Amino acid sequence: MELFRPINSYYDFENIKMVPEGDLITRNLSDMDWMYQDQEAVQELLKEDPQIYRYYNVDIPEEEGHLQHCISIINPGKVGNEYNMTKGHFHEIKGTAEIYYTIQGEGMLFMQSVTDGEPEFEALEMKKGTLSYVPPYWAHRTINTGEEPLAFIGIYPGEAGHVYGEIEAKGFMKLLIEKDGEPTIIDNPNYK
Ligand SMILES: O=P(O)(O)OC[C@H]1O[C@](O)(CO)[C@@H](O)[C@@H]1O
Ligand SMILES: [Fe+2]
Repeated sequence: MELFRPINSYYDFENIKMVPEGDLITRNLSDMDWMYQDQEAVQELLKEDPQIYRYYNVDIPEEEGHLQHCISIINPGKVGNEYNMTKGHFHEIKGTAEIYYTIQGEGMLFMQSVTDGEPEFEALEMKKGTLSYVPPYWAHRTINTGEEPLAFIGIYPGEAGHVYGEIEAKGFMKLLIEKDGEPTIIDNPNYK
């Protein structure tokens, strides 16, 4: 058996990045433009196509026994009145969990369960120091409600994998919008 060697990664708070970068994945508005409600705002913003979020994946084998881990950064901002957010996903192996540890900024973690019947919804607050548990069988999306980048560490089983199809097609049951200056959870009128 070939041993995988221990490795360190660092979060550079000043430059808001992981060092070394590992596998850097960036998502701009054009990668998820249909996921926002206000399509007029989307069209306007697409002229610049801002980066919504990025994540730095440490290069770990996608195998049972390993722990995938990454640092994700969601830029502050809104599309219309909806806050910047990740696409959201289920794990390919749905019975795998994930831990998020917030290291900077503030936001919310939206979760939606996979069930035989009606899916259920949960939301947790994220702020510096929050350790959040995403149990098995919950899709997850993170949202930046603050003025600064929202940065968090994600740790999940090596074999978990990601599946986007269902969330891409159906969306989440709830949306997080700014209303009277406050983050407010509302029903998603377009949830299918
Ligand atoms: O996969 P999405 O929905 O684009 O969001 C990325 C998030 O999911 C993770 O892949 C972890 O599950 C993180 O790297 C990141 O925070
Ligand atoms: Fe995940």
